[in-house]
Amino acid sequence: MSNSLFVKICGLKTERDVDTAVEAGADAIGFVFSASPRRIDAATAARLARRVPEHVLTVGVFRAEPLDEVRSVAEAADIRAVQLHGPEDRDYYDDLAAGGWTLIRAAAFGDAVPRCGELGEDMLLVDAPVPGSGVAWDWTSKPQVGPGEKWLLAGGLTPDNVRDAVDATRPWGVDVSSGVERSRGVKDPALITAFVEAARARS
Ligand SMILES: O=C(O)c1ccccc1NCC(=O)[C@H](O)[C@H](O)COP(=O)(O)O
Repeated sequence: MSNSLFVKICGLKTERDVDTAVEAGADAIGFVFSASPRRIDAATAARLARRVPEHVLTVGVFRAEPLDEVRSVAEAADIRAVQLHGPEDRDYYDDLAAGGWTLIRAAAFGDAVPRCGELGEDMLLVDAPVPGSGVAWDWTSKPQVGPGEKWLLAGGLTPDNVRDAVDATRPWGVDVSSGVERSRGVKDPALITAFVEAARARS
């Protein structure tokens, strides 16, 4: 991982898009295993993950799946991190932490954004209410995330708005899916590259 802003590109489904994200300098890539136009199966993710160098984090994205299912998909896909969008509790997080996965907790922006680490998570993703929708929340209202916390800004980011969003909120990292797609579920390599560059551009 680089020392600059952490950048995660989510919802990758093809070798071309994985290679593009890695070459562009992404720190993490996400594979979606829940209902979504971006959903892939564990075998496909395992094949894609084999292309990813050690310094890039492979993340499995889940929404309110049973713990056994998450564990077995994450093992089969050979991914290193798990991102959770459901109402999972501390025991659920503890179980996955014991399995060695890096944990990303997703929370919708709102009045009660949790503190990073409350459930043992390594990173907090502050997202729009509907994940993967491409809809932005009001970044100018700044979420109540403590300084120095490992939190990722997500929700409606694009190559055109990511720099302003970072300047407004000063997150530890950013995450994008819809904003690097040419149509829903279909990534655009040029947008992936443009997003990583824009996210890290000096303001
Ligand atoms: O991407 C999805 O379809 C999805 C489905 C179910 C749970 C999570 C999902 N995505 C999670 C992500 O990490 C997205 O990158 C994040 O929500 C930002 O999405 P977008 O607003 O489209 O950039």
